[in-house]
Amino acid sequence: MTALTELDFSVADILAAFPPLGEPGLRAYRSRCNAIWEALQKQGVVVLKLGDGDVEEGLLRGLKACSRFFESTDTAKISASSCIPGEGYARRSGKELLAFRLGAPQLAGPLEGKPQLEVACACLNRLGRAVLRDLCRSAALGLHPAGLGGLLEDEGGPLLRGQPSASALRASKYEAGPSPSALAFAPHHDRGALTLVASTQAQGLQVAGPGGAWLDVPLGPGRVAVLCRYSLSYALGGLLRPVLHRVRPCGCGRVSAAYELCLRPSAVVDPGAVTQGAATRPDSPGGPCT
Ligand SMILES: O=C(O)CCC(=O)C(=O)O
Ligand SMILES: [Fe+2]
Repeated sequence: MTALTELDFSVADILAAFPPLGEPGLRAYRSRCNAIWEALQKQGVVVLKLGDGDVEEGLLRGLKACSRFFESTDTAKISASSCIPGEGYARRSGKELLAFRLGAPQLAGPLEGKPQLEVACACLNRLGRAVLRDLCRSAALGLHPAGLGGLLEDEGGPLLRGQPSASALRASKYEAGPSPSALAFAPHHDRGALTLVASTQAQGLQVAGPGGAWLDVPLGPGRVAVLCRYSLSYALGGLLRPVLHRVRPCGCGRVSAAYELCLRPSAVVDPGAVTQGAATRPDSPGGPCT
């Protein structure tokens, strides 16, 4: 049985620490950057074990706010629907959804738990940016972190300027019961750059392993799964691939929060320029010798 890579992870840029890191700290950081690259390249997913108490707490509160929202009355939920398709509250076959975007115009009614959802967005956004930064610093890519980070929107834009964020938090509550609708759990790839998934339930999310077998992604408190999506794959000229994933029915009314970290809509993505160094180094995974 293939084991998925699980890594201790904290969002701070330790290269910016003062006093500077010594050699052992640098070695550990290099190997973390390389491990993220390898996991995303081989498995399309890496599981982060959070080292930041504030991020863990923010996520837990966000997940609780999602659960409370799904347990609220139909009237409250319907008032959180939106006239824009894919936004706000919606029911789908076998699941309920709540899409939340920082800076987006108000939904039809007030959304209870909005402050907690904003914090969860901020936590997952920070995590996603930190993963892209470390990915750039992996030996395989050797890119300036702005190579990928510069394709994202200004982190402060949505709240400062009241612009809807390109990235969105999608909370899901899957139907419990003996024969839930298969459609709710169907295999799919995601668009955007990265998906960051948190759930208080350990089981449920699965990715297609290299041989096609479904592998369980261990979640639960203090863990976030990071999945590669289409636009990251495109920006890296296919050096990474989006991962096929699905949710396994667990009969427990699972609640998850998936944050879609997206490139800013006006980003000019030039895969050749982004990957030039990596693709032409003889020892690199996309290089001429492989
Ligand atoms: O609920 C999950 O664990 C994953 C959700 C997902 O794949 C998605 O929202 O794209
Ligand atoms: Fe997904």
